[in-house]
Amino acid sequence: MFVAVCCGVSRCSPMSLICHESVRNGDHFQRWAEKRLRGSVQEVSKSFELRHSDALGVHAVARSAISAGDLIIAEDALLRILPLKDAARRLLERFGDLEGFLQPALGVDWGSTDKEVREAALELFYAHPITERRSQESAHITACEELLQMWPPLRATGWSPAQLLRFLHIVDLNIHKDERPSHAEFTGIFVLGSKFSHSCEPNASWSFDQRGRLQYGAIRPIAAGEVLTFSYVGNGMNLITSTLVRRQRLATLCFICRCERCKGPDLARPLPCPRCRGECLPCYPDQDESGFGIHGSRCDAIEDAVLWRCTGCEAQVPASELPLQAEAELAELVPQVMQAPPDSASEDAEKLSKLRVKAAKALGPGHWACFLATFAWLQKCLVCLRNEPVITFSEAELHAASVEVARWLEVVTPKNVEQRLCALFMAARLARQLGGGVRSWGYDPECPLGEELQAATRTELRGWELKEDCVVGPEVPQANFKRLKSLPSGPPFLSRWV
Ligand SMILES: C[S@@+](CC[C@H](N)C(=O)[O-])C[C@H]1O[C@@H](n2cnc3c(N)ncnc32)[C@H](O)[C@@H]1O
Repeated sequence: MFVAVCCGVSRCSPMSLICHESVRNGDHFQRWAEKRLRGSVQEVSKSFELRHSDALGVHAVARSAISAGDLIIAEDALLRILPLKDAARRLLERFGDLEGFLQPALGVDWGSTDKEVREAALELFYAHPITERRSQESAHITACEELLQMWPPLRATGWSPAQLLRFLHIVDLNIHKDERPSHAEFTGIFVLGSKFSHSCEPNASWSFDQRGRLQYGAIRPIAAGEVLTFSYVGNGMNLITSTLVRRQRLATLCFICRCERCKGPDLARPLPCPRCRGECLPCYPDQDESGFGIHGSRCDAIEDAVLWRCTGCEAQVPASELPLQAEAELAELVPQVMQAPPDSASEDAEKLSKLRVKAAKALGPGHWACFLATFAWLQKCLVCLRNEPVITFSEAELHAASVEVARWLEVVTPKNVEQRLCALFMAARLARQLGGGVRSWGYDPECPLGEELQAATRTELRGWELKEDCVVGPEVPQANFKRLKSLPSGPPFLSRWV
């Protein structure tokens, strides 16, 4: 029976349909898949399996091809981590900075968990090896001892302080949490959902359904054998940044990303070559996680390139000869202005217009900060077009900027579907305001975004439609728009700059 499902693609563990034989405790995963997955495990395992590799640990892989928009898995939580009631919150106040880290210890309704669930919580999830360095964690162990003494339901688990600490580290790295208050009760840890890896060009994304079940869907076509991924740092413009900035963000989660985009050249960060008119790209040092401490700022442990290489004259250029100070300033300023609420759109469009010029001059038009300034400028202009009787920019400028954005995304991050769709939708809205159809705003609706767009409309961007030469979306009432921090009727990820 096992062979019938898996034949020709990979070898299952004898005890487990859902796991490749490389996974050590396949039977254990199988048991929880049977308990928590929606649908039969046999059905799910036609397109989904867990494997183990040295580079990624246990990770989810597509066993067969998956179409964009398809549901990959739907899973109930192993255990939920609920918002704290007042008594628990007061109790945690005494722990100062540790409060947030300790919160899950009191957020679980321990009385409703059995021994099997608690064992699975400690055994089936990833905890970074550095969290085993107990000597660095005496304050944490003491806090766990105190919590176990003070909170009888927690004490009833029978866990030692070290086991509780391991659980807290596990939650830290594996939690699925949707920041919307209406979804606060859905927060939890999920056995199979926790095995999706991170990628800076992900092929899947997750959401909770109305009952709080975790569901992963494909956001682009996925080939058999591909690692299943989502973005651990949100799907907004975080993924547009340089490899360095992404590494710094991911360092808070204790790992250095080894996705295909991070292994390749950092195309989002070209800087002008001081020797010729070409562009230099950074040569990052090979780095692993050994420099990370358990707590504190791990971002500081991330090393920037000392040498850069020009793609034109091939010179090796020391970092000291490049405009890194200007880069740091723009990398901070542009997202700040982009994030400002829409009621200052007109002033912000002015600011961004200046920042675009500054970034193009100091860093060159290919740098992500320059791209983002252009993208954000288009957003603000769209808001102005909708709301203001007089505008200070020309239609030709908007067209040119939209085409720039489309080309940049196509060349630098062709697989970042959500970001490309986001830009495409902005073009569609501009086209609706000013005419011309998306083609004249930089997008050919048939190729290659057409397919992605259709997939996205099937999943989270419901209501959008691809017409012959334009994209049309649902109108959002003006009242909603005033409450939104970002663009009206945009996909939700637009407002998530973390
Ligand atoms: C939530 S866990 C994923 C499951 C985990 N691989 C396991 O063995 O159970 C996150 C961890 O997986 C690894 N990981 C995920 N995505 C990665 C990536 N793109 N590059 C390197 N390691 C990754 C890192 O060790 C990270 O801390």
